[in-house]
Amino acid sequence: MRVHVADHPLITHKLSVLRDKSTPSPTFRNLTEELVTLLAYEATRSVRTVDVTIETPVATTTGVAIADPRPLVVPILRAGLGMLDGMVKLVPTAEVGFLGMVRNEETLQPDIYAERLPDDLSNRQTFVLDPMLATGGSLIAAIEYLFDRGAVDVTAICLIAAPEGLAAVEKATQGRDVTIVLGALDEKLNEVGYIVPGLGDAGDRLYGTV
Ligand SMILES: O=P(O)(O)OC[C@H]1O[C@H](OP(=O)(O)OP(=O)(O)O)[C@H](O)[C@@H]1O
Ligand SMILES: O=c1cc[nH]c(=O)[nH]1
Ligand SMILES: [Mg+2]
Repeated sequence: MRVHVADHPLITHKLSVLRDKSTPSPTFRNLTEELVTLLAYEATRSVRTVDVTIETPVATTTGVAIADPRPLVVPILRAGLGMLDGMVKLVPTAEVGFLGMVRNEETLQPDIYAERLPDDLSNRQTFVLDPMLATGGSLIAAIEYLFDRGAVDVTAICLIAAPEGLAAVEKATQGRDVTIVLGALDEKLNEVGYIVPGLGDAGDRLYGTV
């Protein structure tokens, strides 16, 4: 598993505002979108391309286009939906599929409650969007689901991860082509499975449900 933790003052600044409990939902949503766009730059580094011939006003030259089959972007509902616009701004030709997952806050086990993905993901590069990687249970379930459908690789973009969750994803995905791109790797999980210092419940903060 490859892990890339962003190291850029703009990303750290935007994350700091996001973490602040006084930041209201509209600002939280805008910052989430901006952060995804910045992280997507790194996450799409290995996106497959094909050479194309183009005519500039001056000469004929060779450029690149995103190859077929198009990449698949999968936001994990609900919180991952807040990352979708930022991602598709950068990769407008990507196809979008959805996975609805919720973590049982007592057992911390993930449950898949909705799915709308292409049946066959053979040969697809997939990008999973979820702001929080806490115990890792949700991301592991999402990654297994995508590989079971035939995906060739999975890149997850998360704003914040806990070291415990990152280690769990690494253990569960041995031998798979998995890349995790993070805005920050935090200190730990607390006794109720929240990331410390984290930002609280991303879904609640995005959608104002607290
Ligand atoms: O790593 P884990 O321990 O599995 O926790 C992370 C999951 O928890 C959050 O979703 P949540 O279950 O709160 O659903 P929501 O997006 O609807 O708020 C988050 O968006 C991840 O999907
Ligand atoms: O800290 C956490 C852990 C799980 N889900 C969140 O939204 N935040
Ligand atoms: Mg939540």
